Amino acid sequence: MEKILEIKDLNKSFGKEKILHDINMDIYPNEIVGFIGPNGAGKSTVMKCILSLIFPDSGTITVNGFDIKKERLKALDCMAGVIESPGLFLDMSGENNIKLFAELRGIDSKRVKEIMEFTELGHSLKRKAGNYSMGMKQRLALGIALLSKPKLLILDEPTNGLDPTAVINLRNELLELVNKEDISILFSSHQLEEVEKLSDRLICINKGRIVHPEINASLQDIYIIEVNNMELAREFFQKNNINYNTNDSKIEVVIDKGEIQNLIVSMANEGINISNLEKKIVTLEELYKGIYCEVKNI
Ligand SMILES: Nc1ncnc2c1ncn2[C@@H]1O[C@H](COP(=O)(O)OP(=O)(O)OP(=O)(O)O)[C@@H](O)[C@H]1O
Repeated sequence: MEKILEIKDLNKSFGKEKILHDINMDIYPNEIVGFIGPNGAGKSTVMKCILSLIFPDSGTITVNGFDIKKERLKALDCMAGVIESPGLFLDMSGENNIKLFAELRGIDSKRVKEIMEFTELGHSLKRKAGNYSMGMKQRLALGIALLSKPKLLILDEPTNGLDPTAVINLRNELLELVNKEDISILFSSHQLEEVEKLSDRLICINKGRIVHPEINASLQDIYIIEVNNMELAREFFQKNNINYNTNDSKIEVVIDKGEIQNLIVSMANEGINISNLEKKIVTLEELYKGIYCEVKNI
């Protein structure tokens, strides 16, 4: 399948400290991917490497088929990002910020008008960007990032400092963008509720390494099962390589979505009767705790 972003074996050190260890990740067309991990895990460093703001020590990054080292300008043409605080000219009006970036990137006036409308800043576009609220600056920066119709949008903590209404608006805009502008988005956030609402998929990082959750919430379900014969059930799960955990008389099993009927029938064929069956709702917070186990003690 076509990939919008492909990172292979990316390594990065700052001085003697190794920050990123063999990072591999892919992003596909029209995906919104949430990038999560504790403070200092390496999210911004990965994003800066993708955007060519810093250079990796080894590994490759390909954007829309272009290697960022070998075909740098073509790769840069396909992506845009807002990293940390929006990089705006604060003494200039919002409108002039948009026009300046458009001129630097050779963007036509039709797109400039589209982006001015996209920001929904209205008359405020005439005001100095330095006097904008955090949410207004974010909208302006996002608009500027979109000027060149990127295939890949990189957003580092885009909801940081936004009030709940601005967060909801931004979420709706990003969801709309994916369809309207045929874009893929990689965004980092510590607001798990937001990540849950916005992402199609998650990539998790810890101490500079990509980590994989025990369950892939988009492909698998957890069921809690009570059975008449625990020993037989254990044997059955082991024999069939099914991921399970027992707790008193209950068993937690991780199975692929849509497989529960088959499981019930197979267990019945082995003489194991299920007296109670419950689907466990796994929240992102629970997944996060499972991955970054240090937080369990907080
Ligand atoms: N320019 C730099 N020089 C030295 N160390 C750096 C530099 N930039 C980042 N680091 C270190 O790299 C590690 C990863 O930082 P990074 O900003 O990528 O983490 P993060 O996951 O984005 O964290 P947060 O969620 O707190 O923003 C941290 O230990 C940080 O101190």
